[in-house]
This record gives sequence, structure tokens and C-alpha cells, in this order.
Amino acid sequence: MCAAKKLTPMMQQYFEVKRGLPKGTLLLFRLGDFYEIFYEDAEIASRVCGITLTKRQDYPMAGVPYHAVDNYVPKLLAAGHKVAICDQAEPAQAGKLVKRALTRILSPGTTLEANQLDESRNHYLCALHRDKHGLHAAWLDLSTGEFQLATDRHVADLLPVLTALEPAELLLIEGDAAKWRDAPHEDVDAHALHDFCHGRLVTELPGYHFETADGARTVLDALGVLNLEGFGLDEKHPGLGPAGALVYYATENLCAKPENLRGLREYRSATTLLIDPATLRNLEIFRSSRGTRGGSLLAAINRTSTAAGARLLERWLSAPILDLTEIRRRSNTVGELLAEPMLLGELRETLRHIRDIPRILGRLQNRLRNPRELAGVRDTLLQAPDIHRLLADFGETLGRDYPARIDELPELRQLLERALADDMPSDIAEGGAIREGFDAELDRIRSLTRDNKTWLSELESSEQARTGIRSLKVKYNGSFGYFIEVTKANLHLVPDNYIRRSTTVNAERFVTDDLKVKEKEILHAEDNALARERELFNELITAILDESIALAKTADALAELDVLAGWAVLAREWDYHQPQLDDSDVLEITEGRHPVVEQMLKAPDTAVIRGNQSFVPNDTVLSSSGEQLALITGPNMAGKSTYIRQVALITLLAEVGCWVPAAKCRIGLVDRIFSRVGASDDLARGNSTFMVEMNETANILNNATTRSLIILDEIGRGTSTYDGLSIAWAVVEHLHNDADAGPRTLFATHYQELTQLEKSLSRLRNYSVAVKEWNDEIIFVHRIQPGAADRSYGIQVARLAGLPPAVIDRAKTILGKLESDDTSIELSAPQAKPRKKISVKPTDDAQMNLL
Ligand SMILES: Nc1ncnc2c1ncn2[C@@H]1O[C@H](COP(=O)(O)OP(=O)(O)OP(=O)(O)O)[C@@H](O)[C@H]1O
Repeated sequence: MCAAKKLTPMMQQYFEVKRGLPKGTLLLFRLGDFYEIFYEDAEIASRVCGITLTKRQDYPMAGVPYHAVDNYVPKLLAAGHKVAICDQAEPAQAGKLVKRALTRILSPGTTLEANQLDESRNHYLCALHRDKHGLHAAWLDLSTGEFQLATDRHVADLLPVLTALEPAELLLIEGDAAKWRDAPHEDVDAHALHDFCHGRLVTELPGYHFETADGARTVLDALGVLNLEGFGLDEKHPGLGPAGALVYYATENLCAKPENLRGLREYRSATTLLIDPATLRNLEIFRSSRGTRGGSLLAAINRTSTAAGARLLERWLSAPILDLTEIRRRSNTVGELLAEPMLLGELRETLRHIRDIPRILGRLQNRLRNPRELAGVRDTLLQAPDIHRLLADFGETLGRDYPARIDELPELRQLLERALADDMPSDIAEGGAIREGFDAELDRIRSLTRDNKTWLSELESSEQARTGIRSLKVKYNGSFGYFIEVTKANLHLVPDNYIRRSTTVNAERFVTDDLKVKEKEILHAEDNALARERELFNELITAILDESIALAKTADALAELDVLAGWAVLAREWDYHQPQLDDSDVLEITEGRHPVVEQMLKAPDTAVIRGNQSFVPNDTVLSSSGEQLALITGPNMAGKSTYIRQVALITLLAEVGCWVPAAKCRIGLVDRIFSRVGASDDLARGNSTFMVEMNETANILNNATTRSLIILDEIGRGTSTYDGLSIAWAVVEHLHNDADAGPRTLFATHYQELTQLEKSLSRLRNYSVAVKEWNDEIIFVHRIQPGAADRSYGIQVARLAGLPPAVIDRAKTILGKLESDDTSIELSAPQAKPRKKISVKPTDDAQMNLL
């Protein structure tokens, strides 16, 4: 920057703006009809968006047309960049440097434009801070105004919800990310935080932006309230530090205070069903193991027809509240909707016309004002009377609760209906947003324009007749305005009152005094019409924003109805039944199915491969104080993993208020779902498969309560047989430790030896997955039955997988010898330790000694 003296005034202006931006922000600098990008920014933009890189003097430069900027910004954001938009703040004048100002900074966590957001997903900016009192966090969806904060002594209790939110951007105190990354191995929390931050866009801010007292002041100011009592919050709540950081950052990026924050809610892990990050991944709740939305639980149960409904469903799954009254209310409402199929169909048809009110309000309140947003409000309000009529015909909950929450706002609706044109322009500057007949003044100005335009269109024919020049034309262009064009061959016919303006190759251009007067009138009238339209447009926005609270409340209720109506359709499509939830300690499922696998087996492409197999339902009986631990053995591929996962998913569905894929289901409220399934490496952090497995197991044993549900799949497989078996054994004993009750647990394993524990652990039950044998082949029937499996059929499954026959035969020989306890077998190198038979005396407490 020492060469600043040599810079042109415009480039000096560029650097002034650039200097004020946070590090790593790309600056798009408006220059006439283009946004220009310079230096390294240009190189990045060219690489990410594929735009041409040019050179100006000797520095790189790239540009995008201003009207196409919306095509490029999403690509830059998706690549994890922040983008600052600097616009011209006054009309350009020849020879004078135009004033420019930063309009907003777009970052993945603060963008509001519809085309930069996934409409069916929430879009969170999240701030985090950890100190000796625990983890403090706040999150904000700026596009809808949803704002929450939380604090927890245990990092492990808060991370589940933060992971489920999948924030688009994180705000951290400078240096924290590196501190967590480099923390000693035993600081499990720091590593969990590092894992959470890994791969996300992190923006670091100085620590003072996270101070609680300052945060409280910033938040009060943003919410426009005098204290936080109305939100049930203490002003010393440690989450206010991160909350303040969010507001500060949002204000910087919007270049104005965020105007759509409606309130601040406290999230409490104690009142939420916690699903730890590993389990969210393992159970494929929001994404499949391939990272796609398809194949996830969310996709399988999403039948919403509105964007706000889809987002609400995601929020409900991210943080299911442990409140029986609320869960029953939702599930009963699904029942009422399901009982009236005709009305349900009509309601869903009506909901299809609902627009995304929370995000429309978010944009209008934060100065992004597109005329089509107003039409969105109108179209939504137009549905309200029909929705009220339909609700009145439904059952009790729907007819009573929802109408009170859905405001018809008839005056606003009529106003918008009268004021807005049917087809709205995408920019108010295009004109035509306001309907004819709404405003007398606008109509008067428009008729002036119209009359004058008629005069103009008639001018051509009247002048042709008057002058006898058949090819005479009346034309318009930006630099001359209106003019009369006469070809050179006809110049001798030009009358005296024509004033020559310019010459082209084949013609000359003229004006007349009358034409000049009319031109002035037309341009003036057009400007006046646009100015009047803008005035009216702003009045309409004010009218909408005056009702923003009622609109937001209505939108919330409609989103809820959408989710519940979708669940009713789902229940009908897939024969789901209403679960019974209570305070008991049982988990009883009759004929339960896996919600995702079941749908996949029926999907046209899978059905062809699988020969249209249908899912085999299975029962489950667990209770903390009775049948606490189900140990499931059986061959590979028999369906153990599917079965234990289905129990976890059915539990989750029941606890968000959805009906479940089971004939009958009773669940005593579960406070946490833990899982240890599948194998995954974390090689980037130097953790082997076994290390990941043990970390997850440690987390379960340290955090599970007697109200928890645990599913464990083949734990101990990542190490040597004896070590693995010993660990699995000890884990089962630990879970059974308490004399009276323990967490409800499903434990799938290949270690046959564990089945003997049934003799000594009173709350353990053996189950196995049935298979049929036929001519040394096995057929999977996917049926869970009481009792331990007698053998594992690994070799038969290996044959199904296509292992060469010679290998299969040799494996059979080795197995035969091992099972006969004949250690004389000659095994080719490497030498394996022969397997010993393990027997357990029921009275023996110290089983481990026998291994
Ligand atoms: N109840 C069921 N009805 C129909 N098909 C099922 C059922 N359970 C499982 N399957 C099918 O069987 C396949 C294997 O199931 P799963 O992975 O659960 O077996 P597993 O016993 O855990 O095997 P492994 O021990 O090798 O991990 C699944 O891909 C699924 O399509």
C-alpha cells in the first residue's frame, strides 16, 4: 500500500473501503453497470465463478454485470468466502468521482437473499465460548429472526443441539479454535469442540465482543426492550456474551442494526431429548452416511408443502422437547387430521399457496425490498379465510387452538389486494407494481404518459401524411430522446419546422418544438409515476411491518399445521400408528419397522434389485427395571443393525409427536439416545477406527442415565478378539451395574460368549435373528426371536459375498478344527491364537478372570 500515492482517486477510494473490511472479505466495487473486483479478490472470484480475469495496468481485475451479481454471490458464499458490496451512493456525474458506500457484507451465516438460502433449511450463525463454568452459546437465524441462547456446565450436553443445527458460520473468540485443536488428548471437551468446528466456516472476533455485560446491552438494544425479564432471562446469563457477539457481527454485515429480532429464547438441554453428534450421524437423522439428504430420517418423514414447515420439522428433530403435554398435543392433532381425509386434502392444497412469511419479513425489515415479497404476503393472507373454514370442520384441537393463532388480518389483505398488480415486477424501478384504480394521483400521472404516448404513436403517421415521406420514423434513444428520422433520399421533403439534431450514414435526425415539449412531459410523467409508486410501495411495506407480530405468529401456526398435516399423510401412506408416551420406564414396540429402510425397499429402483421385498416387522420389549438389556446375536446381514436402529428412530419419532412405523408402541420418556454403530476413521486427527469407537463408548458410559436409550453395535470389533470381547463384556456389566435399573439398551454382537451373561445378569435377555438353512445355504428372514444364536454363519455369508470357493473350503476346515478345540491344526502364517472355549458359572462374579 506504500504505492498509494500513485493510485488514481478511485482506487484510493477502493482501498479506503477495503481497509475497513474484515480479513478475507472479497470486495465487489460498483463501477457503472459492473461490480469490479481487484487484486487477489479478482483471482479468487475468477477461480470460484469462472469469470474472466483481466489486467488493469499491472494488477488483476474481474467484473460482473450489476444485474447478474445474484448469480455469482451464492457461488462465492458456497465456497466459504465473505463478500462486501460497495455501491454508488449518488448519481454519477461526468468528470467527478462518485461517492461510494458499503451497502452490506454477505457471509454464509448472515445472508438474507432468497437465492442464497436453501428455503427448506434453517440458516444459523452460531457463537460459542467456553470457560471454566462450561460452554456458552447463542444462535441466530437472521433470515427469520429466530434467536436463542444456552449455557451448560457440560460441553457434551450442549454440543448435540449445536451439531443438529448445522450452523452455516461460527463466531469464536480469537485463538479458541487453535486452543481446542492443540488441547491435550485427555481434554475430551476441547476435542469435541474442535470436531464440531472442523470443516465449518469460522470467523474469529476479539474477546471483548463476547463480554456478558456488553452482550446484554447489545441484545437489549437489538430487541428494543428495557430488560430481559419478559423472556425469562437473567441479565447475567453467560450466553449473553455470545448473543452480543452475534448481534455485533450481524450489524456489521448488514451495515445496520438487524430489525427482525423478535425475542430471545433460552435452550435448556435438561428439557430436550439429547442425541449426541455421533448418534446424529450414525442414525442418519439429517443426512445419510453418504452425506446426502436423501436416505435420511428427515427426508423419509418430510411431507411438508411450505418452506417454513420444512424448516420447523428440522428444528423439531434437532431439539425434541421432553414435554408430554406438547408431544401428545402434536400426536393427537395428527390423529384429528388423519380422521378427515377429505378436509386434510383440502387443507394441504391451501397450504401449498402459503409463501415464506418469516423470511419475507426478515428481508423487508432489513431493507431488502422486492415488490414480489409484498405479493407473497397478499397470497398468503388470501388463504387465511379458507384455512379458518377448514379448521372449524376438524376436531377439537384444530378447531380450537389453531384458529386463534392464525390471524386473518382482513384489512391488510384487502389493502394488498387492492393495491398490488397481479404480476409483480422484480424491481420497483421497473414500474407496474401498483394496480390501476388504487391511487387517483398515480392513475392521473399514468394517463398523462399514456395520452402522450398515443400522441407520439399518431405523430409518425400524421407527419408521414403531412410531408409525404412514407419512410419517416419517430424513434427514441437514451442519448437523444425522441426524434424524427428521415432517410437521405427524402431530405428535400423535410418541412421548415424540423430542427436538425444529428446525421447517420443513411439518415438525418430531427426534432420539432412540439416533440420537445411532449418528450419533457412524458419523461417527467414517467419519473413522477415511479416516484409515486415508490411512495405507495413504502406505505404498503409500513402497513405490513405494522402487522409483523401477527404475521409472524400466523406463519408459525401455519408451519406447524404443515408439519402435522404432512405427518398425517405419512401415517396414511405407510400405516403408522399413534404411540403412547408416558412417564414409565418401558419401551414396547409391536411390529416395528425401520422408517427409512422400509421406504427404500419399496422405492422403484431398489425394489427391482431386491425383488420387491417388504420389510419384516419386529417386536421390542425393554424396561429400565425389567428387561433392561437386549443382547442380539445372529449372522452377518441378518438385520441386527437395522433392528436396533429402528428402535432408536421409532423412539425419536414418538418424542417429536410423529406417529410411528409400528402396530403399537408405548414409550416411557427417553432423555438421551446414544449409539455406537458402524466404523468410521478420523484419520485426519490421528484417530484410528478403534479410538473413535472407544471415544464414543466412553461418552455413552459417562453420560447415560437410567432414562436413556442406548444402541450398541459390535462394540470391541476394532481390536484383537480377546481385547474386544473383554471390553464388550465389561461394558455390558457396567450398563447393568445398578441394582434396580439401568439405561434401556440394545446390544448387537458377534461375540457368542456374551450370551452366557444372561445367567448372571438378571436384566439381560438374549435375542437372535432367525435364518433358515437350506442345503448349506442360508436364507435371511429378518425375524428377531428370543434366545441366543447358536452359530454365526460368517462363512456362508462370505460365500454370498463372492469369496473364492477354495478360500471358503479352507475356512470351513479351520472353523471345524477350532470348534473341536483341536489346537493341533496347522495354520499357515501368520500364526493365530487358537480360540478357547469360555464357560461361565452363574454364581461367579469375577467372570473376567475366566477369559
Ligand atoms: N426387518 C427387515 N426386513 C427386511 N429387510 C431387512 C430387515 N432388516 C434388515 N434387512 C435388510 O438386510 C440387510 C442387512 O441388514 P443389517 O445391516 O441390519 O444386518 P446385520 O445383521 O447388522 O449385519 P452385519 O452383522 O454384517 O453388520 C439390510 O441392508 C436390509 O436391507
